[in-house]
Amino acid sequence: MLLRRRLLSTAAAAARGPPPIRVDLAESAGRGVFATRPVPAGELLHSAQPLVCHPSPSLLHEVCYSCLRRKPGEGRVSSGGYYFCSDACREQAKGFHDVDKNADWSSFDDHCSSRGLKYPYMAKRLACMVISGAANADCLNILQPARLHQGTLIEMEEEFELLESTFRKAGFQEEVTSSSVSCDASVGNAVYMLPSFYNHDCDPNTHIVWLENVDAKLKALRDIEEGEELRICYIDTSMDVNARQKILADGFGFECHCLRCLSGD
Ligand SMILES: C[S@@+](CC[C@H](N)C(=O)[O-])C[C@H]1O[C@@H](n2cnc3c(N)ncnc32)[C@H](O)[C@@H]1O
Repeated sequence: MLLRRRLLSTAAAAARGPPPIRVDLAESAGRGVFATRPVPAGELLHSAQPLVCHPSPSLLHEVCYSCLRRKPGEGRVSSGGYYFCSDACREQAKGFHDVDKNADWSSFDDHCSSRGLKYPYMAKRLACMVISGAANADCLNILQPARLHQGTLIEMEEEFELLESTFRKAGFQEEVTSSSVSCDASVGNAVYMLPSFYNHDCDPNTHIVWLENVDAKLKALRDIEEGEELRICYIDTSMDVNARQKILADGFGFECHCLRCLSGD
């Protein structure tokens, strides 16, 4: 059933042709994503599956360990207490779930929950995937920080040491490197490849939606012209200009010069 649905959606995507986007250099923001034809408001530009994801720690029993789909009314619970929405998701996660289950995460969990941290869980998931052989060690490079606030870097170092010591105590010898970068979702966190090329704008023309599970859908928020850069908003758009600038500088390492910020809105 799952395979049939996947084949049908692949066939539908092939019939639609390639997504109407290209990655190119953006003016003073590194690389960015641009429309290759006019895109009407509401059009689905493309979907993206994550490289790594993790449920919010408080929702581990409510959200699929593999694909972050919410548990409908009654769900199946694995022996470790985690929820899997299907046998396919359970099978897919088997190797790294076994690694995860074999370590004592209490210090790591206490540290993250006392500080409200979610992102270290993705470093943990990726490390479990590398140890189990589900991912190549090179993948850890995707979690390298860009230009982050010094305080954030020091905190990340601390969490990384905690991650390493947890694996060491569990008898895993593998070396892992540090974390960060992701997009927020109410049920968990994930890192994507293509969506990570989208630059930020406080008045974006594109947004990311999650409908059933962790698969991200990039949609046009308004009519977009051919050649126009597609930009999403990394943060809560309802904040005032000073709060937005502070979060973007501290958390993402850049000063926003979008039209909305320049107008002082
Ligand atoms: C998710 S990545 C976007 C892709 C990135 N431009 C690249 O070349 O890989 C986020 C980074 O892009 C840059 N960026 C995104 N939006 C920006 C903006 N509005 N102004 C300046 N830099 C921006 C910042 O360096 C930010 O940390």
